[in-house]
Amino acid sequence: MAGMIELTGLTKRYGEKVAVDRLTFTVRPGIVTGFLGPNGAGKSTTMRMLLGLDNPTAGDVRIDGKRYAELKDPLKYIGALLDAKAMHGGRSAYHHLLCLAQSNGIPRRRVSEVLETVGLTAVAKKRAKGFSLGMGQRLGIAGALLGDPEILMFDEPVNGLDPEGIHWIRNLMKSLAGQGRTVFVSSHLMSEMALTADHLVVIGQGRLLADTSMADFIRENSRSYVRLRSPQQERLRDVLHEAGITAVGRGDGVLEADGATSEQLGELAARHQLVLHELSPQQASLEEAFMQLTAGSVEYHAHTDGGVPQTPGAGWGAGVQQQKKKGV
Ligand SMILES: Nc1ncnc2c1ncn2[C@@H]1O[C@H](COP(=O)(O)OP(=O)(O)OP(=O)(O)O)[C@@H](O)[C@H]1O
Repeated sequence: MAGMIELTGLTKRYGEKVAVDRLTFTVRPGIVTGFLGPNGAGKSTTMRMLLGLDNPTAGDVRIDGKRYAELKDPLKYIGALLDAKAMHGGRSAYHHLLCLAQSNGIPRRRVSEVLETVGLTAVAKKRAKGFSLGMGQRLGIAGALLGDPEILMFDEPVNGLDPEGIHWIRNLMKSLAGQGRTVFVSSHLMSEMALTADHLVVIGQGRLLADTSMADFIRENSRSYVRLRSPQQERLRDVLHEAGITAVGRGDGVLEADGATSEQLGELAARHQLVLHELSPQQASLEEAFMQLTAGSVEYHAHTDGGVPQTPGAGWGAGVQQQKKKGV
């Protein structure tokens, strides 16, 4: 299958530091795969090894069965945004892309096409040096798209962008995946991944912690409940209680009920002629799921070293690991 990225036991050590620790997973075409982990988890190092910018200490990463160095015209296989500032600022956006196209056997017409795609046509002749962070990101993405590759890889693409820019990047990633391409995107923001990714690879301290669909991840890690809002909150709570349903008050007439569907709750309220202003099933966000996992890590650490996590990253990773043992 075209557009596959396969990591097998991928490992990177810097002296004593193990930045990437025996990572084995596959990134598939047609979906957005989120690569999630806290700062310092090893995401950038993994992506650099994928592009042949760093050599693995052990293990292997292959693109359609080949190492990056073995790819003929690599920009036609894989386009990447690693560091948006890594360009010659004195050149215009057009010239920057033209140089990239000419040195990679890509036709000149692609330059105008990708400038159009990323919305930079109007500033194409301006020097990249004067670009805002958002424009720089767009130019970096234009470079990634230049070779019309099957695989797109973005390292923290929404960092520092305004809401309009974030929205644009999210839609772009989804539409690229919708075209059947492989989209591999890193983030340390769980909430961001929840909105964008179909599949999730989670790492912490260089190790694989989860490799799962987003829907399964949320289902297995988050609480679902039903939110009810009623001007008769006290009576509603009593009725739920009598039916053996736990409901917690959240103020403003809101109750959160566990262990019953919104259909069951709606029918129960109707039987007791209770007015409902809201009846909505809720699923905790990915962010909440991760907060739960982080909370679990404190307990986990108490078993091993008797203390709380030294860093958010350490706790976060350990928490997910603990969940993983339960079968994430
Ligand atoms: N060239 C290097 N020399 C020594 N240590 C390094 C080097 N590059 C990365 N590291 C270390 O490897 C670990 C993983 O770093 P990496 O940048 O890959 O993480 P990351 O998940 O991308 O984090 P961030 O979200 O902060 O970019 C970190 O502890 C980092 O300090």
